[in-house]
Amino acid sequence: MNRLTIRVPASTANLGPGFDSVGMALNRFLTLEVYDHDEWVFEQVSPLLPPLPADDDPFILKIARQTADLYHASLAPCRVVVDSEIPLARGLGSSASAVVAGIELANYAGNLGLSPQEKLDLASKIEGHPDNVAASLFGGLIVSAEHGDGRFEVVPFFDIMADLLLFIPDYELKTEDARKVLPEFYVRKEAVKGSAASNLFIAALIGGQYELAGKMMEQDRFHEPYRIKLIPEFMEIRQLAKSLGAYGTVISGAGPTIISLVPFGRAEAMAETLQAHFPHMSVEAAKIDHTGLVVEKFAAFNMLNH
Ligand SMILES: Nc1ncnc2c1ncn2[C@@H]1O[C@H](COP(=O)(O)OP(=O)(O)OP(=O)(O)O)[C@@H](O)[C@H]1O
Ligand SMILES: N[C@@H](CCO)C(=O)O
Repeated sequence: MNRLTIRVPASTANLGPGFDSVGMALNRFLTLEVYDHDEWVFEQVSPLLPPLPADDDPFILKIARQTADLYHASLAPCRVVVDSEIPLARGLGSSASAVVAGIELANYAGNLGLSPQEKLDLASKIEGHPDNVAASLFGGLIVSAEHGDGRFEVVPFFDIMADLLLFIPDYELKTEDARKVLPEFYVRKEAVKGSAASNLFIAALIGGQYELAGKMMEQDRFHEPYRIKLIPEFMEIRQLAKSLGAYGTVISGAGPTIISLVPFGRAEAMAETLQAHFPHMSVEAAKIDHTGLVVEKFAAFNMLNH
């Protein structure tokens, strides 16, 4: 019996002004153990996962079938055991990780031989934007854009010497709802400020100028000014984190998690101090994941040959 492990990291998107374009992979994981089987069976071992639907395919299998259909392939049935460290609808890329996992499941069960570019294009199309899926696929800090013809380009960076702090509220905020509060159009002056902040943020981050990167992170014009009202703790957390040495604090993805970029090696101590101030949230140290999607294949072990 073959066995496959698919491990997909969580991600934070936007990082302030990089709306729908900048992402970063985090060291929290969605993991699928896949076994060849005579019918489709899904089992879940994490309380963070949504309940399996009683009379419908699980979300990950739907994505796998959708992917196989695009290639006119059929899927060999598998038993899939799903584990997750990624809380749902918190701005930590849970849906993107599930989409990436579903595409990879199709790649295996349908023997599709997908290239990284194909996985990126498929996943970005399903998610509606490339920021989270690019981070989940390739790891690191990643900047992405669409060409206009359904193809996406990405550039990853792997040498950011900073850590992260997550403030995870006990309530959910669906991306769909958090996008409804955004304007359809932006005033040119504001859009220019927003893209200048984004450009300088990325340049400072890859140049190791973390203080400047932190300042620019907090200059978003595209989503944060409109979403702050959905996350009442936001301004207090930003101020308190800054007073303890955080470079910058922003909404993670569509929220409600708040994320701080902090000096390398300082996140654990800061999390401990800040947890006491925000008992209704989980304040956690996190690291950038540098690996992205990992697929490990274990060949059948034949006792007779050993
Ligand atoms: N492993 C999973 N299995 C099934 N469904 C999932 C899984 N992960 C996410 N989902 C679905 O995705 C929804 C959350 O997606 P949503 O885009 O609202 O938030 P998010 O991806 O966690 O955050 P963000 O996009 O802001 O980073 C869940 O409520 C659930 O319906
Ligand atoms: N860029 C997306 C990330 C969440 O999916 C947003 O902010 O809505």
